[in-house]
Amino acid sequence: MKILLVAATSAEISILTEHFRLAEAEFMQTEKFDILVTGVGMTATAFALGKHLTEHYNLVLNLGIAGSFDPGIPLGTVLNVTTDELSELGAENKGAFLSIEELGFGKSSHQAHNNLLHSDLSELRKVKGITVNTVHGTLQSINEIKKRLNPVTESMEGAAVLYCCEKEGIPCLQIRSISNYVEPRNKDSWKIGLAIKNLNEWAIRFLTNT
Ligand SMILES: O=C(O)c1cccc(C(=O)CC[C@H]2O[C@@H](n3cnc4c(=O)[nH]cnc43)[C@H](O)[C@@H]2O)c1
Repeated sequence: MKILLVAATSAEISILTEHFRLAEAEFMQTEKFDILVTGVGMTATAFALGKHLTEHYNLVLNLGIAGSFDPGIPLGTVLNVTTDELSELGAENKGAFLSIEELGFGKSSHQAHNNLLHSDLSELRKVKGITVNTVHGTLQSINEIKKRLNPVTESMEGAAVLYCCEKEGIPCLQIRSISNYVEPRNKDSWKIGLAIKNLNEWAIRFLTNT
């Protein structure tokens, strides 16, 4: 099984690259897995995957940190984001939002298709995420998106990875560790170090056991 591991920033997978003694680069190759560091956001992610995603890979593993809409999920929790929605793709219509489905131009919701029965996966809660260009940071926009889509996580790349994998028919897994709650912006309360540590420990186990 050859895996393409995809992350937005090298910082999010730094413990893993150190563990496997890899010299940091945008694209790293090993016998069992390759690593692609795309840059933050959907455009950078789709561009990088457009260049590197081939049938050569049996699985794409998207790793990253994320925000949680659910205050009951402890920071540092690692989650399996199985459904991810391009929540901003659509049109405003007199105070309401029309999705890309309603406009008749495609679909906004994407699935992480795979048939993995891996023991390291069974411990993770499966959740629904949204992917955004603008991180939610006001009570009004947070309440609106909760009411419209009721997501658990928010990232800036997830749905783009799932979209590319769906298009190429390549199995996919999105694993995210919660670094912060989606709330009026307060970066001081983010626990990025804890989220990266837990994410990387999970990924090292998964890559070692696969
Ligand atoms: O400040 C740092 O030390 C630092 C280290 C590593 C990564 C970061 C990032 O800010 C990564 C951006 C990355 O994080 C995802 N993310 C995290 N929380 C949220 C959120 O609440 N809403 C949307 N995206 C979030 C996102 O996928 C970015 O790619 C900083």
